[in-house]
Amino acid sequence: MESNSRRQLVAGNWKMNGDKALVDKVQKQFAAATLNNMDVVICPPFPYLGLFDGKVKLGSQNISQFESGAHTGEVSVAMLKEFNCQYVIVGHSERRADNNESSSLVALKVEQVLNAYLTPILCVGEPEDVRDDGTLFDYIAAQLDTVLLKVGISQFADIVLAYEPIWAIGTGKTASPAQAQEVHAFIRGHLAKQDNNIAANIVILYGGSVKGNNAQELFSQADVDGGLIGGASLNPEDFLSICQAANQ
Ligand SMILES: O=C[C@H](O)COP(=O)(O)O
Repeated sequence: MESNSRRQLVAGNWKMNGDKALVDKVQKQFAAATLNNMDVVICPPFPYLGLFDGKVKLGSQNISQFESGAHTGEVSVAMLKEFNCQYVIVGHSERRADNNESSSLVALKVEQVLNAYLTPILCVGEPEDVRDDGTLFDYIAAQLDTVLLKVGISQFADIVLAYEPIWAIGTGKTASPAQAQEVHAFIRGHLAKQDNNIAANIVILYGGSVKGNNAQELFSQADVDGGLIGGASLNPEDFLSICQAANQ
């Protein structure tokens, strides 16, 4: 694999959790922290985006596939930009499940985010039965290929990927560092079939029960470039210790 300039990134996905008090706590915590070797992104629910004061990078948890118009309840990329959002989580397994988001819809959303020059955090990952029946790599490849077909490999230079095995999300059942590394290496190899340089430089996060006590081992794997953190991002002390693990 080619040399790379990847920088570790940790994104906290609050999901439908948190409140104004958590916004204040997180801002205080990160204003006082020195994290020079990595990037931190907080992805709170939409209503809280406007409460952040610019000390941490912001991401949203979803976006409309449409640019604007009569789409009740949707939020556009242009609106996110007004709130200094730089990242957008797309294709999280909870949205794929709760809202029937297909890979084709996910691809449209990725395109929308890229067109606005924001960074999609594109999530892929398998349910437990897929891992058990041995079709894990086909499953992940298919999720990637739908987006590749829509936007093309060159656009992957501006995408962050997140591998989130569904069986590890919110379950306390983390993928082992070796399991995470195996899939991350597969993803990088899959992209390398189309472009070596983009594959070597794309940031691939791991998500699924990352905590302060397992982050360092996961993040030290060769193809793991940080994490997408759910539950632990709701506790500023735990989240900071995960970020410190990425900062090393
Ligand atoms: O987006 C974050 C992931 O779904 C991981 O969630 P978790 O850290 O609560 O397992």
